[in-house]
Amino acid sequence: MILIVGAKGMLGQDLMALFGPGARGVDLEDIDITSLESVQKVLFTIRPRVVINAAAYTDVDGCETNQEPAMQVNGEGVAHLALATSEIGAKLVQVSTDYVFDGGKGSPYLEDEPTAPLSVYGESKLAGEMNARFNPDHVIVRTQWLYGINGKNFVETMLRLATEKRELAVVDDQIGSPTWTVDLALAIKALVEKDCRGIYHAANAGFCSWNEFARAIFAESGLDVTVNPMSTKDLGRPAPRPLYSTLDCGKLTRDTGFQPQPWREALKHYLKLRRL
Ligand SMILES: NC(=O)C1=CN([C@@H]2O[C@H](COP(=O)(O)OP(=O)(O)OC[C@H]3O[C@@H](n4cnc5c(N)ncnc54)[C@H](OP(=O)(O)O)[C@@H]3O)[C@@H](O)[C@H]2O)C=CC1
Ligand SMILES: Cc1cn([C@H]2C[C@H](O)[C@@H](COP(=O)(O)OP(=O)(O)O[C@H]3O[C@@H](C)C(=O)[C@@H](O)[C@H]3O)O2)c(=O)[nH]c1=O
Repeated sequence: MILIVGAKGMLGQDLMALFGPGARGVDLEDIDITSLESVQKVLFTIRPRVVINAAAYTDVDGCETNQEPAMQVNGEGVAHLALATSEIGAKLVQVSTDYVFDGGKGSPYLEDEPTAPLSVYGESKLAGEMNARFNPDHVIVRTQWLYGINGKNFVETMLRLATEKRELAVVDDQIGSPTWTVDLALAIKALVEKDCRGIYHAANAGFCSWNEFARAIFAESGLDVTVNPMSTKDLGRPAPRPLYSTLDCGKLTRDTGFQPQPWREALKHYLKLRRL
């Protein structure tokens, strides 16, 4: 049995759909990962062979003002899952983020390169990575710029804004790889099936800026919206973001044979599915 924690989240729901009857899902109403007692109670009862943690505090700007809850969920919560999974001999799959890097390298990051988070969210997720190691049988899957049918995300924000405005300003100095949660779920399944351990990067192939991504969303949707360039500095959001946080996913493909599709193909597929 595979247990998906955070099963009602954006990624969690796609993981549930992909794993099907082989998986059980729990979310906040069943488990609070900030409590070791709650985690042990659920894991000792279900006794899964693999736990995939898709639960997190994902409001990047909110983390800046809510440091304690962010650290409790993204950091300590993972320690509880790592301890409880090691106690029952289960594997822990921990989902992490490109925001553990500072984005200053200028070329795609490899798994073993030094981390240097800029934001509280990034720091809390890095603490989660460290804590996952309490269970030697762990996989850390770093991903980025997620969108999926069941959550708040950039694609849905852009499509909503397009119903209100004909012109938008979107940052053009942050570069990354927009990633469809379905492709990430497939990567995670491949890692579980091959019983991989350690850190892996998993994102759709290729890269762009948020500004280019917004243009692609409107072009592929046949919407006539002008997307003006803007700098991250001028946008002035509370949390600093890495400027170049593309992830090198070669290790994922070498070890599992799984190659995520190019980001624009994934976007087209997603937009087609959400129209159905
Ligand atoms: N979204 C993105 O762009 C990216 C996300 N990631 C990572 O991917 C993973 C999945 O992200 P995403 O699907 O966007 O997350 P969501 O925010 O959509 O879902 C997270 C889920 O976790 C639940 N949750 C929150 N706190 C707890 C808790 N204490 N105990 C149990 N469950 C809890 C939430 O419940 P509730 O909604 O009720 O609070 C929610 O259902 C996370 O690890 C995230 O850090 C990595 C890179 C990019
Ligand atoms: C809505 C909007 C956003 N933006 C910018 C702000 C931000 O830099 C970028 C994307 O906005 P978001 O709020 O979706 O971005 P953000 O919350 O930073 O997304 C991150 O989430 C966490 C959970 C991760 O782990 C990261 O990989 C990344 O996906 O676009 C504009 O420039 N104009 C706009 O109108």
